[in-house]
Amino acid sequence: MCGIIGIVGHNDVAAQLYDGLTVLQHRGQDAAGIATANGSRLLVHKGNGLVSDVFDEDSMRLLRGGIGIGHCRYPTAGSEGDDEAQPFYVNSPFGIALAHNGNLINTDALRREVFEQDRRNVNTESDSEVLLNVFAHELDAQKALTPEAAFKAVERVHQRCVGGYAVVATVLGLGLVAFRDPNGIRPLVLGKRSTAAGDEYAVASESVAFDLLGFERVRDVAPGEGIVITANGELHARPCAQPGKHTPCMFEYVYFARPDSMIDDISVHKARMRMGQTLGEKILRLRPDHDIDTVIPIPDSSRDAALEVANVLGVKYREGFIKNRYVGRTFIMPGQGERAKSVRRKLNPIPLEFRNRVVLLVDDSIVRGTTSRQIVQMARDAGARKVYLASAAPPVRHPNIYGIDMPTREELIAWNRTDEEVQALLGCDWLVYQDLDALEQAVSGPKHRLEHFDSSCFNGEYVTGTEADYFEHLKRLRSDDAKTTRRGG
Ligand SMILES: O=P(O)(O)OC[C@H]1O[C@H](OP(=O)(O)OP(=O)(O)O)[C@H](O)[C@@H]1O
Ligand SMILES: NC(=O)CC[C@H](N)C(=O)O
Ligand SMILES: [Mg+2]
Repeated sequence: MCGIIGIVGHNDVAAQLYDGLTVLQHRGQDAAGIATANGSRLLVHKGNGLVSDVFDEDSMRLLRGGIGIGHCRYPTAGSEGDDEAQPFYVNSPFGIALAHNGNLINTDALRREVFEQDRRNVNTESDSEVLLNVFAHELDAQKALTPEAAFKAVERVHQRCVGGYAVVATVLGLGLVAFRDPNGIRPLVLGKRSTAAGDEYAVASESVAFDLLGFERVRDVAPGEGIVITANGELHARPCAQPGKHTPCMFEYVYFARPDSMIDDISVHKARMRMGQTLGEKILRLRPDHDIDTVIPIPDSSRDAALEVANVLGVKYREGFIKNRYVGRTFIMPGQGERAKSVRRKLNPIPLEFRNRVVLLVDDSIVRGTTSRQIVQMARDAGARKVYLASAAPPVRHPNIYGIDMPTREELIAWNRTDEEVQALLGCDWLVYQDLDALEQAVSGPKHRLEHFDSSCFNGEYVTGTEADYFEHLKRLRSDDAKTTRRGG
């Protein structure tokens, strides 16, 4: 899951893009980049690492211009090489830089089309570079360089590209273009700021980026919608696809997004609290006479849910694991070796919260089981009498193909296993998962804001459909073994 941001301002925007990316860092820790438009020049700086590693004073000084985009990357396609860091750039037509959050599932066919029909070269294995070339070709096919021409090009992108995508691009001579896939799988939100010089606009993966920069959240970009903000600050917007089923990614609410973000008009924080409430109610239904002494969250992303579980159960909530703030998120690290090592480096128990107690550990989700396996053992080593584990999401049994790098079933601990078998593998005394209905209701909330979700990693239903051999193909390209081989390991 990557983070994207675009700003059209009256002064240089690079420093604000940098700040915005630092608040979107949780969406991608592998690479970062910024592109700005300055007169007739597109300036790009990008590389591997955290936002703070990639940019220094010199690189920031070069990024002049009042229109710009930024990206932080968590790879789901191609390699982890710095040539696949984003934004990508093409010099024809006009000069376009583009940043993409998501994953295309027809990349191979598109790559062939782009070469054979559009006669364009894609120089990396990245699906995002393919997407940029499709957009560039379709913009080139228009007669003029106007917002309407950009919308027509976006319409064609929607017709040709299949998958999850939220995109920001700068087009020299036009301004900023942004669009979201017809099912709205990936999030994208529009913000506005009034200044003495006039209105300024921004688009970003999550509204939290606006809080920091003083933009007001105007609304979510609608599924299939195109947005153009011209260099002089005019906003144009129109639907660019037939209305489809709106299915935002459930995993954003479960794990990815920051709790202080609003996605599709739903507070992530509140959604997670409701997840905790329904999970707590399920635990009470299954074990009305439970013997739980303490609820302990697995920081960070389970905290909101765990607190509500404790409230519903009427037991103490204790921060029993302390997180090393200098270790990043483990789930989005590229290799299993690194992920496994990081859990212990990241989390350390406070023994007095475990000794002789029956503890209920709460995590937001159990994906590969990397985290849960280790924390259950850590809780036992710290002296817990019994260790129960609750997941605020249902078992993850299917690959994600729209922008989260869980491409192979075999790497998922719950695939082809019953809950009892997973419990045995994790080594806990009881394992309880949230039900999918309850999760969807919890996110949708009392106002039933959303009817459908992309819950494919839980139920195996893919809104775009998939080619027959797609999952085998994905496994060959992106399993942990394939990645290790590619890195020469
Ligand atoms: O079953 P797994 O494959 O381990 O994946 C799921 C875990 O990874 C995440 O934590 P992460 O450290 O990535 O992020 P966080 O610090 O935001 O909770 C998530 O909260 C789970 O704890
Ligand atoms: N997680 C994402 O959004 C990834 C974007 C793109 N597919 C890449 O691999 O760079
Ligand atoms: Mg976690």
